[in-house]
Amino acid sequence: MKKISIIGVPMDLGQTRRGVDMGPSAIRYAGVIERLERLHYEIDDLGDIAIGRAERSGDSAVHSNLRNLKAVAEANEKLAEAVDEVVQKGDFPLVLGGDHSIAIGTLAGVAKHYKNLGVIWYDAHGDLNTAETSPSGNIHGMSLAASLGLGHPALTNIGGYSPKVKPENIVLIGARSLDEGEKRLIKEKGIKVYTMHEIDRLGMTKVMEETIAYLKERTDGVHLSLDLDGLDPHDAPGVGTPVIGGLTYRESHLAMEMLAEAEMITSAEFVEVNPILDERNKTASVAVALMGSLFGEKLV
Ligand SMILES: NC(=[NH2+])NCCC[C@H](N)C(=O)O
Ligand SMILES: [Mn+2]
Ligand SMILES: [Mn+2]
Repeated sequence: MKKISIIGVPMDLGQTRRGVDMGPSAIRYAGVIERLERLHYEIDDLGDIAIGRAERSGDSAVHSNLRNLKAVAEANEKLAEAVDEVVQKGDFPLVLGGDHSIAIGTLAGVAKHYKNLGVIWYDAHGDLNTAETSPSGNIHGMSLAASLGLGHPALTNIGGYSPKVKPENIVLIGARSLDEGEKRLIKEKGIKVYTMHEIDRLGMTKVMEETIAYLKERTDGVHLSLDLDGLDPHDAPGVGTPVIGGLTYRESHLAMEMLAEAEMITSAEFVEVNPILDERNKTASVAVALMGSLFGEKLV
């Protein structure tokens, strides 16, 4: 059985709410290692990536609508190297966030090992903004765009190559808060999206069956990027940008179980867990429970 290498990324510079840098600790405290060991995986906890300091206000990056660009880019370079090494060894990289800007580094480390990496972006948001379209200047809302090669070169060129993923190899699940520029990009690039509307109409079973079939025929590996705000804030309150009307705990477990059954996920990250905004570490615990299902836990 494959070894799972855990990498923590205590990143909070891709957005402005304090506390999401404690996500990796909260997830470890919620028992991620024990949970996966029970499934007979060997776990290698590689610790946390060092994150630099935030820029002082007045910095030019703030005015270019890319908050903390330098520190975010540097941390992602380090993360990309760490993830690259894990994949090279033949182990499974499991990245714990931290805000969603870290997907840039994770994908940079993973994608070079595949011709056609698939990406499942489980999220209330598209994270498809660039500095030009971003309403906030927060890089956690730009990570998927950067991985498509769109945006500032300091972000698109992490790992020394671009793009990391092709638009037709991406599936968005759970979207319900998309900015105008993101909607335009989705149409222009033909990115597959299951918004909450489609999930309500089809049901999660059908959505996952379609997603799995779609990615199976065109990809040679699939990265799961799971933003806890994809879930409804009732089930995952500890996130910085909650959006009501989200995926339930049950739907999310079903999705993870179907991915486990399909044996198609080759790397994963769980991001945006913010213990300061959480209720008794509920969101971190939900993340760990979902990881259990993703790695093959069964009820009976
Ligand atoms: N990873 C996230 N939680 N992203 C939220 C992004 C929110 C908004 N679309 C923005 O670009 O600012
Ligand atoms: Mn989100
Ligand atoms: Mn996100």
